[in-house]
Amino acid sequence: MAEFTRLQNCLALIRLRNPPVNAISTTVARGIKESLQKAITDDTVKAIVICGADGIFCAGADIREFKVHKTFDIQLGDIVDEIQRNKKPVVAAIQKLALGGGLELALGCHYRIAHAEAQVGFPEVTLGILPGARGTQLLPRLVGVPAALDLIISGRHISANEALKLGIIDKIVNSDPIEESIKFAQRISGQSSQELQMTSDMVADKSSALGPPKGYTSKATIEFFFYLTVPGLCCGM
Ligand SMILES: CCC/C=C/C(=O)SCCNC(=O)CCNC(=O)[C@H](O)C(C)(C)COP(=O)([O-])OP(=O)([O-])OC[C@H]1O[C@@H](n2cnc3c(N)ncnc32)[C@H](O)[C@@H]1OP(=O)([O-])[O-]
Repeated sequence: MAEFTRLQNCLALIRLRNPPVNAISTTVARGIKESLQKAITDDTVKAIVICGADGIFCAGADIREFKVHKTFDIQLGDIVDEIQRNKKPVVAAIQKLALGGGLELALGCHYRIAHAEAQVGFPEVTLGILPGARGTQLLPRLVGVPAALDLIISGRHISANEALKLGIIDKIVNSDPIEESIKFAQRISGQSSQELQMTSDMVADKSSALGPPKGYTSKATIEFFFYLTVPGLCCGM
């Protein structure tokens, strides 16, 4: 599930809870969606923080459901779109791990604050799939195409430090990233809507060189990854 808490100072906290690694199950996805709706429609909420329970952000889709259905029937991309459409700033507080769909959820947020020992990555390739919830669009916007390709096709986890250098994470902290994210959200929620608009315009300008911000993985990209990841098919290249 995802717990919604209305904090003091005009903030809302959405906490993913699905032991042991807060994986995104159908129930968790529904909880995030409903919590976001509550936060967005409440005029007294000025900023939102998303975090995980028990010291871990999220290890991606719940592979227990994948084993049963052989596919992920979770519309996480719609949730990411909703966060991006929303004018209220959303901060991801990354403790320990943000993998797969968990990283896509964090990339959808406007800011990411991680613990120094956290790790992030896209392990989808190890399950024979690609990030399908906007990760293939959002990651290259932040780190450029070569670095994004490397992370997506290797499936490797990287440290918070490397993620900070690449631009995936905005800030790393040695203290509790949830507390830090709440403080940060409080600070930016005090900014005028004009200042926030200027910041989001600057982000949009920076990423516009990579084309339109939304969309699904193109057929060409899928074919490209397919050739790169299926042994034997690369021979003719
Ligand atoms: C939504 C849109 C589409 C998105 C797709 C994706 O995200 S694809 C990417 C999907 N994500 C992945 O492919 C990540 C795969 N997972 C990993 O790489 C590692 O397990 C780890 C790095 C998360 C933790 O390593 P570690 O050495 O610290 O610990 P450990 O390995 O011993 O695991 C501890 C416990 O956690 C359990 N559990 C773990 N992950 C999941 C999960 N996703 N789900 C459910 N459960 C999960 C694991 O079964 C075990 O349970 P047990 O036996 O105690 O009842």
